[in-house]
Amino acid sequence: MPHQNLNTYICAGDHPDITEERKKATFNTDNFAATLWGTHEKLERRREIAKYVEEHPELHDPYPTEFMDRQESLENVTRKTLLWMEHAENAIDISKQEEGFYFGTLITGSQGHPLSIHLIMAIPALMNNADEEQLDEWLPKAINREFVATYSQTELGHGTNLSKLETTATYDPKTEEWILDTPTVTATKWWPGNLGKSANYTVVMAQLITHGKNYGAHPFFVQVRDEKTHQPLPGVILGDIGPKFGMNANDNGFMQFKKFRIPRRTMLMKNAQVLPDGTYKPPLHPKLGYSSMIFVRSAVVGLMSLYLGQAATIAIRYSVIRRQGEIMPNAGEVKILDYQTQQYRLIPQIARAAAFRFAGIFALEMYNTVIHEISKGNMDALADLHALASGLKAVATFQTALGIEQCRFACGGHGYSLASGLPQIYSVAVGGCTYEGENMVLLLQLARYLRKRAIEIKSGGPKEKPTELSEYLFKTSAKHSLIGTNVSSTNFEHVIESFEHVARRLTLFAHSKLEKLEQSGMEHEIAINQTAVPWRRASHAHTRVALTRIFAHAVQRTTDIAVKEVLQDLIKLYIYYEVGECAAELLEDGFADGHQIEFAKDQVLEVLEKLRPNAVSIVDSFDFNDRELNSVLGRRDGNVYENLLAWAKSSPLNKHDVMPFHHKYLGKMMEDAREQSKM
Ligand SMILES: CCCCC/C=C\C/C=C\C/C=C\C/C=C\C/C=C\C=C\C(=O)SCCNC(=O)CCNC(=O)[C@H](O)C(C)(C)COP(=O)(O)OP(=O)(O)OC[C@H]1O[C@@H](n2cnc3c(N)ncnc32)[C@H](O)[C@@H]1OP(=O)(O)O
Ligand SMILES: Cc1cc2nc3c(=O)[nH]c(=O)nc-3n(C[C@H](O)[C@H](O)[C@H](O)COP(=O)(O)OP(=O)(O)OC[C@H]3O[C@@H](n4cnc5c(N)ncnc54)[C@H](O)[C@@H]3O)c2cc1C
Repeated sequence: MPHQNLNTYICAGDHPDITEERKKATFNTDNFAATLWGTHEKLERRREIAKYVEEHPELHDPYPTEFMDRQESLENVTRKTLLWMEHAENAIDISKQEEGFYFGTLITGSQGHPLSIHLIMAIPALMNNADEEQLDEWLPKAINREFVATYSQTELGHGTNLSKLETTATYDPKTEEWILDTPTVTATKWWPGNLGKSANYTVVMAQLITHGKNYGAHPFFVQVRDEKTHQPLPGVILGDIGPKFGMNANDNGFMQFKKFRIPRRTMLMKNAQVLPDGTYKPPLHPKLGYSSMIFVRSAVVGLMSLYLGQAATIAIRYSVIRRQGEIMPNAGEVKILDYQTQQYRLIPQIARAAAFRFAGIFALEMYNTVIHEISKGNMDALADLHALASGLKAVATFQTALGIEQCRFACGGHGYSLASGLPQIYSVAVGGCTYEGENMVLLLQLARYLRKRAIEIKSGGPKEKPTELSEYLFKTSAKHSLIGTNVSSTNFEHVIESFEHVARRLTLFAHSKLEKLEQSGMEHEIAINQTAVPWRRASHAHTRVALTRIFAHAVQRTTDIAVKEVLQDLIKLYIYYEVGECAAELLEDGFADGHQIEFAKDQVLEVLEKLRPNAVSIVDSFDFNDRELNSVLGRRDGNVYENLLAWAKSSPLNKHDVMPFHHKYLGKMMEDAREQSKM
């Protein structure tokens, strides 16, 4: 097997078709990349880190991971994870999270690694839930990787409904211990990343029972394997849950406790406490224990921008070297990106990736601000953060999954091959629709927030100063949408105001439906369920407003004129494409008319044509390198065909011209048939 990354097989200079595209750019790709990644310095650091990885072959895969079985994958990624940590001091500034994340991604790839949940969830969960003494004891060890931890919440029988988790932690004041127990099969912990084989410690969410009373799910920090032998401790049963749709380099696990005793102070006591005599002290806010979930939900929005941006990069680069069919008879085969349908499929994905990039930054900044306020005892903004992170996570993951599939379809047959990298990106990204709060459930959480705003609107106004992204709910709309009446290529305020109208109307509509059901005598909870679909629509509409407002602010702040122009084209595409997405909702109360929807559709086609010459340069500006993309179709140099052939030749099946079992089955079948026909 060649000791090469699959993207570096054959490099014979850039494909002329892709070079031709790059020459058409109306802006400087480095300036655009710096806008997306923060600053020129940050961009330069990315490139230095990528160069470092290229120059160290021990950080590469011995052969394409697509050809590895699961055990090989786990071993390969575990080996590389250790090297990631060893090389970190030389390659990156370890105090900068984004450098660590990028360096790790370049080395470990996208399918998970043994420290995934340790870094993403276990450390944030300790930081949000451990008291100072506990933090002093565990955090340095966690950062130093003296143990590998994970986050065990979901069970076989319950994931969403945390109140019905079945794992129990019963306090025994005589020994000052907790007794962890898995009372039923459905109480088995199921899914925690890295729990199967890699982790030896875990945060466990369990029903806290003291003096016979159940106080609900609380976090505990539990050692589950021996630190020397790595065997599961007596009283703990552990295993891997088996292959999944994606992320198969991650050992998602299962776990059962058999009356397993742990010390009182393994309960994470920053928020709630249990005293030695078993007295329970409640937290300042009942949902403080859920903050690490909000962290990941916020981070996932930015992560989706990466996945969608990568898929769009692959599909757009491929679409300018792939020639298929003619537009003008006998004028020669065209690049498939010249088809309007191909542009309509692909270029909106770039616009969405940009929107999620800015929303991801916004969500994490808001998370940090709110957590800082909480540390000072101010819980006011927790509900706003939970609502926004829930909506953004749900919409970004869903649209990313759909968008990546569009990119894959748009690559025709080659998109179906793992050599394209697209199935791998899809299988990882689509997991985001489920993990960290199933999307529909999160939209319904946002709906709870909108319901409260609806009640406030009905009773005259907000109880407290609304957030920047929810104050529109308290305003009144114009009588008719202004879409198409105030045409300016840079100001979309009138379109965003139309989205605000839709979100406000759908919120009030769901609320009035709910009220009517309740007035007819229906119980509140039943009426909530009977109005869940309208509430989901309202949540989606509210999130659309947030995404467009955040995107518009980011474009306004851009200083490079040429980059700003492209961003204005992208936001125009994003916004008018969204008009198409919510056309029914704009039309159904007569707020907009058919001409306005038609106008928006024309704007989409017009701006697609304008963006077409810049398409390759825009995806180049995402600055993904070939190692990250892991795609033969998305190679920066465009040399796709010879490398597809080289990739196929490196398949283990092609080690043999004749399969060792050939003569036992097919060979014998044909020989027998030939013999028989002679008789
Ligand atoms: C080197 C450094 C690395 C850095 C890394 C950087 C980036 C990494 C980026 C991304 C991650 C990458 C990859 C991820 C890969 C793989 C996945 C990894 C991990 C996955 C982990 C998990 O999935 S963990 C399990 C997650 N599980 C869930 O999310 C369960 C979902 N369920 C719930 O959240 C809740 O049960 C519920 C919200 C659905 C309902 O809860 P319940 O208690 O029943 O509440 P109610 O509905 O009754 O509501 C009560 C009130 O509480 C409010 N509320 C609910 N949740 C919260 C919250 N989190 N915060 C604040 N408030 C909350 C709710 O609004 C109600 O309020 P009101 O009564 O006022 O309306
Ligand atoms: C790749 C991956 C990694 C994961 N990693 C971890 C991990 O590290 N740690 C961990 O603890 N867990 C992890 N999970 C589990 C994950 O958090 C849960 O799968 C998720 O929270 C959804 O819960 P569930 O599977 O019970 O789905 P369910 O809640 O059973 O959902 C099934 C369906 O029911 C619907 N539904 C459920 N409740 C409601 C409701 N109240 N109203 C309306 N509809 C509802 C949902 O919308 C969905 O359509 C992971 C999952 C995946 C896929």
